[in-house]
Amino acid sequence: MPAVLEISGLEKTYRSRRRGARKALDGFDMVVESGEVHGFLGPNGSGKTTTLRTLLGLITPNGGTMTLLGQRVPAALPHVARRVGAIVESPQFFPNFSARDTLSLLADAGGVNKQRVTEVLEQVGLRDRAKERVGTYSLGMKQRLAVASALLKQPDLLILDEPANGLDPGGIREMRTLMRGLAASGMTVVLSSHILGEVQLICDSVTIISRGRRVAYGPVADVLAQHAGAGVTVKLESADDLSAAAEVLIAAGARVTPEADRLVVSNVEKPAWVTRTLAEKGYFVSELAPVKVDLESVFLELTQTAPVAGQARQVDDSAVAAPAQGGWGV
Ligand SMILES: Nc1ncnc2c1ncn2[C@@H]1O[C@H](COP(=O)(O)OP(=O)(O)OP(=O)(O)O)[C@@H](O)[C@H]1O
Repeated sequence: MPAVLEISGLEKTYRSRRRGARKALDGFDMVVESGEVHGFLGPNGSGKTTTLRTLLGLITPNGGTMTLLGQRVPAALPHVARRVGAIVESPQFFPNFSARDTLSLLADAGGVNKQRVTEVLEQVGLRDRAKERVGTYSLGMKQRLAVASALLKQPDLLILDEPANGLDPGGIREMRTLMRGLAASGMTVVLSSHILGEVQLICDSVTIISRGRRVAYGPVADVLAQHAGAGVTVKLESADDLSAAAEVLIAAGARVTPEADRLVVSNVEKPAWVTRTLAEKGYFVSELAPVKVDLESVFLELTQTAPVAGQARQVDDSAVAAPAQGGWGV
């Protein structure tokens, strides 16, 4: 079966007379298989929205190829659009309309059976508030309405940019149940999110983008497994020595993220190297442990966006990696 979504070598450069050229996508690749919930992750400004907008024909790329549901886009968009539900920008709703009126209007416009309105209101948990004005809705309720609007036509592929934005913990959990339920019914779901713990719980597979390039992809378990053992946490006999020890390790070629009472050290071949390198400079390790790997630590590591004490990271300060081969960027 062909992939539901396939992007190869996508290029996009924004040009403006005032700011010049800015490369948003730099040979980006992405594959989403049928029936998956797929997480699309990347730091601010890494190219997620540009990718999704390009896929939906809202932006013209400078190069690369894209297919949706096995057909080349943008050429085949008129044929596949009916089978793709997407919320890529915060949708604007008429504030004086109720959710039910809003969805009825959209159902009429899209030639969708009115019965679907009741079904999707139930699905996203808005049934009991469906007659109230959208203008009185909370952010999370508007988000649910947006998802309902994308579900109206029972798409095969649902693309959501930050669906959990503005949702409370209960709402996030409900959204998770909804996504899993949709996937179980055969729908493929692609969601971009910054809530990495949530992505780890909800998604079967992920693509991580950094500065317009794919830096990791694959089943979540594989991405985590490939990253296990990539780093160690280091405590010293004297916590006062942490910043000096960090400088020693950085100078020796390690990547170091200081935390309150420890250093997180990566880019080292063996943990013993850390102990030896520090001891040679008179710093003694009191505790050395493998980094507990979760999607957040993988993301921070790969995109190099972990906070550094005393520095305000700028939005374009993320990793530049070569295009990924066999699951990982080099
Ligand atoms: N219309 C535009 N004109 C010029 N540059 C743009 C335009 N839209 C996006 N960019 C730039 O392209 C890069 C990628 O932006 P994009 O919105 O795709 O990132 P993103 O990953 O969706 O970020 P976020 O997580 O903050 O939403 C950024 O540097 C951004 O400033």
